[in-house]
Amino acid sequence: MNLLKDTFDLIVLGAGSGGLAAAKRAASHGARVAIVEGDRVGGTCVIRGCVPKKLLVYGSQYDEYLKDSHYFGIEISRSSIDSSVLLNNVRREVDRLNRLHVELLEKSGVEIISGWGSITSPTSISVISSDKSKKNKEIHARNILIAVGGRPVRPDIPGAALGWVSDDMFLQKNWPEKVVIVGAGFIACEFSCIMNGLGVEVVQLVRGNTLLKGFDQELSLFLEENMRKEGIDLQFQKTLSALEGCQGDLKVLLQCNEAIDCGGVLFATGRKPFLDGLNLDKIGIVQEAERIKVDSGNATNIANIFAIGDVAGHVQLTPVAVEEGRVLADNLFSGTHRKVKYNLIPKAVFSKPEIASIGLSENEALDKFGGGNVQVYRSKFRPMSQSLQKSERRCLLKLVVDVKTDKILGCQMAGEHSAEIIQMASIAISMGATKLDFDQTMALHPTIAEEFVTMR
Ligand SMILES: Cc1cc2nc3c(=O)[nH]c(=O)nc-3n(C[C@H](O)[C@H](O)[C@H](O)COP(=O)(O)OP(=O)(O)OC[C@H]3O[C@@H](n4cnc5c(N)ncnc54)[C@H](O)[C@@H]3O)c2cc1C
Ligand SMILES: NC(=O)c1ccc[n+]([C@@H]2O[C@H](COP(=O)([O-])OP(=O)(O)OC[C@H]3O[C@@H](n4cnc5c(N)ncnc54)[C@H](O)[C@@H]3O)[C@@H](O)[C@H]2O)c1
Repeated sequence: MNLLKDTFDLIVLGAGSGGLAAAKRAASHGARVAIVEGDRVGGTCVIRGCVPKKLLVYGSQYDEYLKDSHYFGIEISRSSIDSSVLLNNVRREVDRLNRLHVELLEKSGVEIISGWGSITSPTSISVISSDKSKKNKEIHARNILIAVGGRPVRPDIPGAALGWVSDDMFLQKNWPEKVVIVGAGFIACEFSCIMNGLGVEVVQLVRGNTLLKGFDQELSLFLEENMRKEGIDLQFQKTLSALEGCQGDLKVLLQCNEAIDCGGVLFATGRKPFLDGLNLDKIGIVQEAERIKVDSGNATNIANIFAIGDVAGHVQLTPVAVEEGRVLADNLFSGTHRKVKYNLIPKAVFSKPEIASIGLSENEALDKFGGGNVQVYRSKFRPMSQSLQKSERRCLLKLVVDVKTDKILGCQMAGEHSAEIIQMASIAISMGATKLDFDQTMALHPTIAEEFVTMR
């Protein structure tokens, strides 16, 4: 065993969204920082999440543009899709970003230690090298930050190992002609639309009655309707009982005694914190519902051990992990007393159509304030980009307003660029904008977003 001793101001476990942000911010304040990563620097978002997913979303939109191009005077004789090219290009971009994040850490003066970390005392970490040598290294710090993220979960059914989880989607050489996607959340809806756009036949199996629980119900129904129009075979109240066969030739068995043949199955059935090997029980770090329990300053029950991001929070989004990391580093090393603001977190699903929201949905506002106290403004129309081809595609915009104060409680949108538009609306809403503020804003014409300032 190679035992090396060193004392850092901060050791970060996990070089994903939260860990990278915390490590770089702490180093910028002059702290001596090490970051321990067992896999590739970049974490879920960069390597197997937001970034490669969004690139696939872009790729999945081209075929539709090409099919519509003759309305705009462009004749293309034939378009064919080879997803292996897209997948290779996406992997190349992920490699570039991985190298970039390593360089950024080095430039910030953060020491990168490759391997899987395990907490051996409140001030020490044992790192088992992830290469073949499996060497062990002991490092020491005044503060430890756990930012190890989560992993996808498969349902507990016979043959579950035959299915993919989202990580596997980015590793495929190509996709089969037909896939079954299980789940109704972010990943299920995004991948159903990606695959559908890339010409794969998609069956999406949902055990409940609705898509995207937690989103505005009208938006989720709008998405459901549009996904069906795009040709996705959405089936509600369908629960899997087993998977049989082999990769490329699978049989999905359902509890209702039906069976579906397909080439691949994606389990988009949620994620859970990755606590394996951290040694939390021995150290006495308290957990709650499989997450690390933290206070409002992201401290665990052990004063100098902190946790951020997916391993601790209930909101699994990159900007939340990043903000938690930066706030923590500022508070530890530059004497601030900042708090993360969780009340207004914008969310988007990069489905087709894209949907995005900030603040309260119509149903949440009605539950909270009661019927007479909430006014909902909505606009549903065919965007100009779809007019020459007379497409059936529509967009839907909603403003949820508090009648007493005129404050905008929520803003929702489905349709092209909705994530970009809601990001900008978030600034106004975070500043406490009223419906009158929106009404008194000069419109920018012709745009989709101008509807938000002209709704009556
Ligand atoms: C398919 C997919 C798409 C997504 N799309 C979006 C999106 O569009 N927008 C958005 O905001 N969010 C998205 N997310 C969620 C987002 O990726 C996560 O919320 C975010 O990455 C969480 O950051 P984190 O720092 O908590 O953990 P992670 O980014 O998961 O990083 C944790 C890191 O810790 C490492 N690690 C684990 N255990 C150890 C150990 N013992 N020692 C050393 N290292 C360890 C892991 O290898 C990993 O690199 C998506 C997620 C998925 C799966
Ligand atoms: N655009 C984005 O911001 C984005 C994209 C992808 C992921 N994410 C983040 O990653 C997290 C994880 O995504 P996700 O889609 O895996 O989780 P999710 O929690 O959004 O959805 C999980 C889905 O699986 C279903 N499910 C769970 N167990 C099941 C079972 N045994 N059988 C059938 N269905 C089952 C649930 O009912 C739910 O519909 C999200 O909560 C989100 O925070 C964000």
